[in-house]
Amino acid sequence: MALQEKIRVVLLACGSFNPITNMHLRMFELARDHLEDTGRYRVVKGIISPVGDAYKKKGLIEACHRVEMARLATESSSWITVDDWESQQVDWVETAKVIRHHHAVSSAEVNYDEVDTVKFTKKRRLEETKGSSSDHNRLETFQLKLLCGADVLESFSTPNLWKKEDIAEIVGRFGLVCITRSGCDAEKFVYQSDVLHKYRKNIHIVKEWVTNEISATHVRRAICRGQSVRYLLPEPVVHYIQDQHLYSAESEQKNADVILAPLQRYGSATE
Ligand SMILES: Nc1ncnc2c1ncn2[C@@H]1O[C@H](COP(=O)(O)OP(=O)(O)OP(=O)(O)O)[C@@H](O)[C@H]1O
Ligand SMILES: NC(=O)c1ccc[n+]([C@@H]2O[C@H](COP(=O)(O)O)[C@@H](O)[C@H]2O)c1
Ligand SMILES: [Zn+2]
Repeated sequence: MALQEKIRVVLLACGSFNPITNMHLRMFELARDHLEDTGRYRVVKGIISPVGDAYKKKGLIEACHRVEMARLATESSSWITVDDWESQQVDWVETAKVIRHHHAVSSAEVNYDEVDTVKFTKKRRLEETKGSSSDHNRLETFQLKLLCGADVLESFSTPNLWKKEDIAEIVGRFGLVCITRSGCDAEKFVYQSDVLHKYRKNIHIVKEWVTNEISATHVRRAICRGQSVRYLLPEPVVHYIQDQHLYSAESEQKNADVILAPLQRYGSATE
């Protein structure tokens, strides 16, 4: 008989968060509902990891501000957190490496902090000794999954942006939760990719029925034009942007003549 205990899941979202929007926070809520609805998972934590300045995306303001805005945005959440490890690295860090880092940190937390996990681990050992479990997945106590929008999934096919082995590791070893975004057909994209199709059981596509077009690009544009962004962003983030005078025509020109870090790294490699 298979064990019935749920798999604990930590969701990790990597991105610019320039600035964090209500939609970024909604992604976590949508993903948690979807995973928990399956009856197989319990989502215990969400982590927002703003990318470092070395990513060199056009218009990317300093990580200290993006991290602070994410902190303000998540103050009201009991389970979504912000982690600045990635943003503090001098060089841009591949997402697979960021996932490995958080997998190591979170598995230590989940395994040592929670009493019922200890009980479960003991029970699992007992079941294993008895040789009674046939369902391999049910033996996992903890998983860390990458949470992203469908545009990031579709960016997997952009030349020189992602290493093939990183994609295979992300979907094969960890797993992906992908929120649909208008203009993207995530299901079709998975179907058309051999590696994604191979690991399709590790890819959860979450349909957002209340379609929401909020994007950080739209928010920055509105701010630059002096328009209101209230109710698109958490209120403390709106105030922080006003107080710190963030986002202007000038900041939008940051990195305008620089190549995005992954394109620089993989594009220059001779294969
Ligand atoms: N409206 C949305 N629907 C689904 N996913 C979203 C949405 N907005 C952002 N995301 C996801 O949030 C993560 C972080 O994205 P990012 O920081 O690039 O935000 P963004 O709004 O897409 O910003 P930008 O416009 O600067 O690209 C990515 O995985 C992205 O796909
Ligand atoms: N090869 C890679 O690991 C790779 C390539 C492109 C983007 N990314 C990540 O995806 C996220 C994309 O963010 P944006 O959608 O804001 O560009 C960032 O966290 C970035 O570091 C990773
Ligand atoms: Zn984006």
